[in-house]
Amino acid sequence: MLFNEKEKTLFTLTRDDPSNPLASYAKSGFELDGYEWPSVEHYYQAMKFDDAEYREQIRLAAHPADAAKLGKSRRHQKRKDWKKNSVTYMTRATYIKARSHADVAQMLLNSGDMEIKDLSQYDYFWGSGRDLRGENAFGKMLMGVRQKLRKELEK
Ligand SMILES: Nc1nc(O)c(N)c(N[C@@H]2O[C@H](COP(=O)(O)O)[C@@H](O)[C@H]2O)n1
Repeated sequence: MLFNEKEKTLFTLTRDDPSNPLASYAKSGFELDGYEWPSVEHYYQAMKFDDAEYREQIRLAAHPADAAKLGKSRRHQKRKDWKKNSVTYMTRATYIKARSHADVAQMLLNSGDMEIKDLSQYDYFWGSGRDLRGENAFGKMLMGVRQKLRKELEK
């Protein structure tokens, strides 16, 4: 059946689902750049700013959603090179999280060659948007990290 075939080739999630270990909102802490980060989202949002004090405020946010809110502040200037580097920071944090949590790495590896799609309806960059025509940058990033983990296992 076509429906079943599709199920086997597509792995879906939303970036802001704290219950999914692969989401950036998952509370799986890791150490990076000399600090402990409670989630990928905390790290990603903090890296938007040069202001060390504000970064620290974001790092200490109680929930990934609070970190995301602080990251959207218009009262603090974002780094000028942010858009150019945002995917790199999301990738770096996700990779380190996977290397720090065997269950997260395993979950990603268990997705095999499935296409990974972030189904966030209101995000046409990280997600797929309402019409599924979004860039799915989060899903693509996860597939890239999966590839890297797989290569490391082959060594
Ligand atoms: N087009 C585009 N390029 C990037 O590199 C981005 N990071 C985004 N982000 C979009 O804007 C929303 C808030 O920005 P952050 O991702 O938190 O920097 C985000 O939800 C994306 O829709 N867009």
